This record gives sequence, C-alpha cells and structure tokens, in this order.
Amino acid sequence: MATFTLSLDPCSVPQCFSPSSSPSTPSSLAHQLRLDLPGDRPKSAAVSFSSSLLQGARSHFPVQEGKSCSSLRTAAVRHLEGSLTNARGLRFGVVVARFNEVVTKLLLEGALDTFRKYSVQEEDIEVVWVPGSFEIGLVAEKLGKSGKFHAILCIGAVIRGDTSHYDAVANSAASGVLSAGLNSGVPCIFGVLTCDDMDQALNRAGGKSGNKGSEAALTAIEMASLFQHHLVLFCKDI
Ligand SMILES: Nc1c(NC[C@H](O)[C@H](O)[C@H](O)CO)[nH]c(=O)[nH]c1=O
Ligand SMILES: CC(=O)[C@@H](O)COP(=O)(O)O
Repeated sequence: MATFTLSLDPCSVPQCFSPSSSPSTPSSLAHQLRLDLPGDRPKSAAVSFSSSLLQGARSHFPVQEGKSCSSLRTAAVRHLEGSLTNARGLRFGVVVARFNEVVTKLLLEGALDTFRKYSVQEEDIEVVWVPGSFEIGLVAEKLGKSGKFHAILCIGAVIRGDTSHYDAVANSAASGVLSAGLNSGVPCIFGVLTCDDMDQALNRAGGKSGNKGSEAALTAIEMASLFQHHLVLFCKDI
C-alpha cells in the first residue's frame, strides 16, 4: 500500500466553507489529505479523506460508490461524490418566492421535511422570503457570499399566463440561480417550478408527481456534502 500525504495551506480554504457556527475553526496546522492507495485496489474499494481541521470529530468520509455507475468504477480512477448520510452540521440557506405562495409553501414544506429526515438541524436552516422568482438569484448570491452556508436552496413557482412574461421570469430565475452559484462558489440549487398551469404546479408540490422541493433539498445536501467533505480539500479557489 502506498501512502501519499498532501499538505494544504489552511489559509487557502475559502471562508465560505468555514461557516461561523462550525465547531471547527482554522488552526495553524496544515490540512492534511491522506490517500491510502493499495497497490491493486479492488473494484469496490473506497478512498477515504481525513481533515481534522474541517471536520473535527466527523473527520472520516468514505467516498460513496454510486449505485448507478458501478460499471464505471475501476481500480485506478478516483470518484468523488457527495453523500446524503453526513448532513448533520451542514448549513442551508433557503430562498422562497411568495408569488404563487399556495405552491411555494408546499415546496418549502417538502424541503424542510427532507432536511429533517436527513438530520439537518433546524438551527442550521435560514429561510428568506422574496416577492417573486425574479428576485431569488440576487438574494441567493448574497447568502452564498456570506460564508454562512454550505448550499442555498432556491424555491419558486412560475406559472404561465397570457403573455410572454412567463418566459422572462422563468429564464431570469434560472440564470439568476446559476449566476448566484457561479459567483459565490457555493452550490445554489434550482427548485423553481416552471409550469403551464396550476394543476401541473400542484402535482409537483406534493401531488401525484412528487414534491420537487423535497427533491431539490436532496440535491442541496449532496452538493453541500460534495463541497464540504471532498472538494474543499482539493480546490483552493472553489
Ligand atoms: N409571474 C410570476 C412571478 N412574477 C413576479 C416576478 O417574479 C417579480 O417579483 C416581479 O416581476 C417584480 O420584479 N413570479 C413568480 O415567482 N411566479 C410567477 O408566475
Ligand atoms: C408568469 C406570469 O408571469 C404571470 O403572472 C403573468 O401573466 P400574464 O402573462 O397573463 O400577464
């Protein structure tokens, strides 16, 4: 077994990944990423990463072996993937549009329910209401840049009317959330419905097509975990 130790300057870890309420704070010790690579690693082997700085007691995170891509997993290629099982301690901002509130409240309920089921603590969730989906991106970027959250979940419901207004709001919401993530370096998740009518929207807010708020919360947890547990050790500038 060959062991490689990679030392990282603690100053290189972006502030956004050391939320102010996190139990671990940067110390003068260098981060150490140890990769224990068996000579002939079996297909099912997981690579583990340790960081005493970032995780404290939660310092050992095996890379998840994805169910769907097992045929792509080889001994030589390292796969990094966020996990849904290590959500305790992750902090989430949720931006919710009031427009079509009958729908967005249900999406938010689904999201909060999912956070709870995956052990995200209520005190680690901040919900910010905005007038409509058009306003989501700006607030998401602000929250992302605050350094207080591991991911931002954006919730809205754009429902087609008689004019082209729908396209403007739907496209702006999507590009706003995308920009927020790119500009802040914090995952911003798109939980905004874009529907032709209210029936379509209600079906996706806890009706027969599931709850997209809940699905988006899962995406938020996975992305937060990917960044916090894996990428932060590799990518200084993310
Ligand atoms: N029509 C919908 C809107 N419109 C409002 C805009 O989002 C925005 O608040 C207004 O243009 C002021 O900037 N918002 C939705 O979330 N859903 C809609 O269907
Ligand atoms: C999506 C919407 O924007 C909607 O409220 C606007 O309706 P309309 O196109 O009939 O003005």
